[in-house]
Amino acid sequence: MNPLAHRPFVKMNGLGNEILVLDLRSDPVEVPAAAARALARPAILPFDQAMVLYPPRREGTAAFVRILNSDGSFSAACGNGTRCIAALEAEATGNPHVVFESEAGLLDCRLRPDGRVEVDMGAPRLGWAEIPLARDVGDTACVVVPGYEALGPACFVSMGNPHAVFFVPDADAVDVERLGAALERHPLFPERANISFASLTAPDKILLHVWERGAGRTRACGTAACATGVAAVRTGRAGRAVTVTLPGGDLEIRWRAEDSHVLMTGPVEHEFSGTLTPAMLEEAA
Ligand SMILES: N[C@H](CCC[C@H](N)C(=O)O)C(=O)O
Repeated sequence: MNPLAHRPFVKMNGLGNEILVLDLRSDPVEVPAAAARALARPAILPFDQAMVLYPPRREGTAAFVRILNSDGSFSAACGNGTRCIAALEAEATGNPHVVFESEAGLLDCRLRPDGRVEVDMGAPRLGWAEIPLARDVGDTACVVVPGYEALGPACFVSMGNPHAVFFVPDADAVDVERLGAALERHPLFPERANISFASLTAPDKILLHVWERGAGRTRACGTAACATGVAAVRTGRAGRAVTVTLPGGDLEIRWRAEDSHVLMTGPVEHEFSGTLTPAMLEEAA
């Protein structure tokens, strides 16, 4: 029998970014890519990312978190998903402060009295090999992507996962599906990339549309909002505190100067809970 069968799950979202939570801390098992793909099917339990909780590896952390996209690929970071699991843990323990660990590092979270969650997403990585890119492009803040000169230069940022941010006159007018899908797999990105199209609507407000690596077009992407906030500072377009408006709603982003950490604050929504069944886990026929 599938080791994930009969496990409980929680379905949540962060500004419409569809999140599936699997708490495997009491009886950890690997989640194969095929299982993630099977569950993510529209008729089964559609999600953009699955947040899988494993027993903590470090003192003071509540869990080690692995993140799978709906295509079964792994990501080291997921901002909206981190807010979701932080809210769950705070509600379960009564402690509004919780720290998780992922491959990207520590995630210090706080459930605020207004119901929103603030996450310290850590420091962005800005070097070409850290993004990662296929070659040294010089300043990663301003790079024309071969074949996409008409978009103007991109700014590359990693929040533990790769992001390419294009500032455009009107992000609402961009063909996100066509350009995002092509750019996600551009040869410049050896691990693929999340593709963002951003427009300044005020000195401290940014409109953002995202095509996500391994998930496609989503209604919100927390790490993309963080990357866009960092990119706006690096390219001299905005200060260190901005409101990022995504199709699903607003995230507050602050790139703290003292330690270069990026703080992301936003809401979460608890939708429903259930139990995985063998039928849900069967690979697509
Ligand atoms: N939606 C997530 C991002 C998941 C990252 C994933 N698309 C990847 O990097 O492979 C967020 O809120 O940050």
